[in-house]
Amino acid sequence: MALESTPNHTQSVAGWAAHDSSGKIVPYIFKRRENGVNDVSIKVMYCGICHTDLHFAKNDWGITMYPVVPGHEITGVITKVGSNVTKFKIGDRVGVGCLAASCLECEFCQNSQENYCDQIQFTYNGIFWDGSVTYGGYSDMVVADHRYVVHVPDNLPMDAAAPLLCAGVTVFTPMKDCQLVESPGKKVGVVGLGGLGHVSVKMAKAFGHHVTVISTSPSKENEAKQRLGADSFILSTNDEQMQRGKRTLDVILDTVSAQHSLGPILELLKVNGTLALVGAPDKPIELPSFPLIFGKRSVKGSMTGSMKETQEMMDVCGKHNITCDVELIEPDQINQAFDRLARNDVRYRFVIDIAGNSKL
Ligand SMILES: NC(=O)c1ccc[n+]([C@@H]2O[C@H](COP(=O)([O-])OP(=O)(O)OC[C@H]3O[C@@H](n4cnc5c(N)ncnc54)[C@H](O)[C@@H]3O)[C@@H](O)[C@H]2O)c1
Ligand SMILES: [Zn+2]
Ligand SMILES: [Zn+2]
Repeated sequence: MALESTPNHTQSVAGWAAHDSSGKIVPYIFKRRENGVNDVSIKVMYCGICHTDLHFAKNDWGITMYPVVPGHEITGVITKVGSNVTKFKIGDRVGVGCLAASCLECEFCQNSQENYCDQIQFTYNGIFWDGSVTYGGYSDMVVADHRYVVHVPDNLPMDAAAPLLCAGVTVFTPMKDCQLVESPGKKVGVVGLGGLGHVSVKMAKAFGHHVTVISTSPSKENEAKQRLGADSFILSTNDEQMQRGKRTLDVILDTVSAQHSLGPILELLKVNGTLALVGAPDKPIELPSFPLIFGKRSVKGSMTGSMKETQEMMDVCGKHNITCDVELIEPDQINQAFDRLARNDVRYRFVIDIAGNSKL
């Protein structure tokens, strides 16, 4: 169903969209639904640029519906609440992540695992309950069902908290699954030191683990240790370092956005260790059998987090003062930011200053 068939979409909103697989972002005026009984309206303050936005803008996964307004790392302030909404009031500092709607009835929806509902719809490039295409946070305001909105703790700055809404929760949930949130003292590896990777390091350190960054860039060693607090660094292109690192890690979080082989990385896990794959390369990754079999190792995927986990993650970040290292940009710099993200030139997350607060 197209937007034209949804008559209550009468609000004109200014945003930024890609119209084809060049991925070029241009200003775009579009319509959003009026605030419904279950909705909140949010004035967007900041929106992080996730690598997924780039995958969608360029149609890397072949599923983009153009025009696409990306953005699922949104922080802002509530401006309207529907009559069924009790959890939020006007003026609240809130966040919206990847999820916009789910069936509410399946076993996953009923058990606060709605991110695994097979009818899950995302904040952009999804189809909302009313049949309309969803548009993300590269826009002045969003209308969101209150069940897919979280509170931002008061002590977290809205710009540096924005990437927690996707990058943060995406690495928090596999950490929780691997019992890293409540029991300290494990050896944790992080592959790929970008947006997801840098917040993995910060969280794993805050939760009391020994953290090893595994990267192809020698220049990231100092940053990983001095800026982010990592304990150890393995240059994955150095055979001797990879050899020395064999069977040392309990859990590895793989956040790499491009095709790569898991074989050498799996060798770094202890027997029975787990590699949690969160990076989403468009081409299949290489998974050789021997490092799996000889070490009784597991590889598991993880897709963002439920809303309950997202709120829990925000609260944990509030408690430990975990925020992201961000580079603030203006909306007219999104294309340069995309180019730099594609070249892995970001420390560690671009965040768009949608409301122009940095200029005040
Ligand atoms: N599972 C989920 O729910 C989920 C959620 C968010 C993002 N993602 C995906 O996670 C990936 C990472 O996202 P991000 O926003 O952190 O991206 P990013 O660009 O900030 O970070 C990616 C990192 O991978 C590294 N890298 C790139 N190519 C590499 C290679 N060939 N070998 C080793 N390292 C390489 C880069 O240097 C960078 O440090 C993307 O594919 C994104 O779509 C998945
Ligand atoms: Zn994301
Ligand atoms: Zn469901």
